[in-house]
Amino acid sequence: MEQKYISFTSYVNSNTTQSFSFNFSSFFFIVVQFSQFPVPFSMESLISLEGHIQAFPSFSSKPRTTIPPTQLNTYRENSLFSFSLRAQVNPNEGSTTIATSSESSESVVEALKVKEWEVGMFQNEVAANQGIRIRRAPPTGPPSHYEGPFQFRLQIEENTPRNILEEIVWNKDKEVAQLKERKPLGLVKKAVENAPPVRDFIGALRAANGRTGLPGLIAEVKKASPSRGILRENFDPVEIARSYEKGGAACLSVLTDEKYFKGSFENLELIRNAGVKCPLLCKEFIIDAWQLYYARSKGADAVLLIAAVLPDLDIEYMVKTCKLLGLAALVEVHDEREFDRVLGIEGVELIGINNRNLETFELDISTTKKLLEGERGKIIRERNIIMVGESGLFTPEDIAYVQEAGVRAVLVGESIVKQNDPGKGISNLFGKDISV
Ligand SMILES: O=C(O)c1ccccc1NCC(=O)[C@H](O)[C@H](O)COP(=O)(O)O
Repeated sequence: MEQKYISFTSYVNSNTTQSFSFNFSSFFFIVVQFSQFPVPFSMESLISLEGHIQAFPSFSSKPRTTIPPTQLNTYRENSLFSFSLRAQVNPNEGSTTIATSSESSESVVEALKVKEWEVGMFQNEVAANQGIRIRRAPPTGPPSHYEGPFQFRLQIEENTPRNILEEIVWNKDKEVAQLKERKPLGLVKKAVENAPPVRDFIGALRAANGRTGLPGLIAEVKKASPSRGILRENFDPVEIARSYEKGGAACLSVLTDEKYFKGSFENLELIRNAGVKCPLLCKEFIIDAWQLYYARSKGADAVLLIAAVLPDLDIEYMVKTCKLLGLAALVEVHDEREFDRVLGIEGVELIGINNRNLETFELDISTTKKLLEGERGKIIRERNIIMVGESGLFTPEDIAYVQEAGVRAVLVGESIVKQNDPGKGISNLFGKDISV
C-alpha cells in the first residue's frame, strides 16, 4: 500500500483557537507523538483525547478540529508538552483536499529534518544535565515536514524563549544557519587565509597589567544592549576605538550582534583596517564552530564562549579550534557550577566572570569576589589563568574591588562608551591616566 501523508499545522497560543478543516473518507491511522515517543492510535482514540484536544471529523461535509484555549492553558501549565499528529492515508480508500506527498526523496529529506530536530532535543537534555538552562531548540519547533495534518504545534514552553539570553541564542541559530548557507565553511576558511595576522590578546592583557599594576582593560565598543537600550547615539566605532587606544586600553571588545546590540562585523573590520593596534575580541554569541572561522576571517584576535550556552564538549572543541586559528578564547562564567565546569576543560587560559546575570540582567560585582574565593582562586593562580571581571564596573573603587578579588583584567562597556571622550572615560574609571 502506498502511503501518503497529509498534513496541517497549527501554531496556537493561549488566546487563540485554531480550527482545521479536512475532507476525506479513508481508512487511516494516526500517530500521536508526545515528545519523542510515538503512540499509534485510531481516530476514535483521537476523539477520546477529550479534555485536551477535541477532533470532530466528518467524512461528508466540512469537519472541524478545535483546540479550545482553556485546554491550551492546561498545556502551558504542563510544561514541556509537545504534541503532534501525523495521518497516513490509504489512497485507494480516501482522498484529501490537503496537499499530499508520496514516500519519496522529499519525505526522506523531511525525515532527516525530523531526526535533526530530535537530535537537538537530545542535545538539550545533555546540556540540561550539565546545569545549562539555555536551550538550543529553535523557536520553530519541529521542522516543517512534521507540520502535517493532524499535527499540532502549541505555543508552549518548549517553543517560547524563557529569557533574553535564550531568545538571543535561538535567533543566532537562525542567523548562523542562513549565513552558513551563503558562506559555507570552505569559503570562510579561504577568507581566513587572507585575514590580517592574529595578535596576542592574552599577551596584551598581561603586558598592560604588568605596566600599570592595574587590571588590563578590554574596552567595549557597544552601541546598545538589551538591558540598557541605546548607550550612545552618535556612534562611530573607529573613533571610539581610537579614543580607547589613546586612553590606555589593552584590548577592545567589539559587539557584532546586530539585532540586540546594534553591532556588526563591519564595525569589527573597520576597526581592524583602521590600524588600531589593540587586539580585538569579537563579542558575539557563539553557538557553532563555523563562527570562529568567520570571526577570524573578519580580523578578530579573540572570541567569547559563554558557558551558560555551550556544553562542555562544545567549549573543549571550540577552545581547540581557537588554538588552531591563533584566537584567544575568553570563556565566560556567571556562577560556581559554570566555573567548575570550565576549570575541568583542558586548555582554557582566559576566564571571564560576568557580574551580570544574562537571564535576569541583575548586576552584582560581588559575583567576581564570590567565585574567586577559596579553592577556585587557588586553582586559577596555580594554572596562571588570567581572570577577567566583566560588567557593572563604573568607578576606581569597583576596579580596586575586583582586582582585590583576583582579576588581572576587566571588560568594561557602559561606563566608558557613554562618555563624550571615551578615552578620558578610562582615566575616570581607573582614577588615573593609564595611557602609554
Ligand atoms: O548587557 C546586556 O544587556 C546583555 C544582555 C544579554 C546578553 C549579554 C549582555 N551583555 C553583555 C555583557 O555582559 C556586557 O556587554 C559586558 O560585560 C560589558 O558590560 P558593561 O560594562 O556593564 O556595559
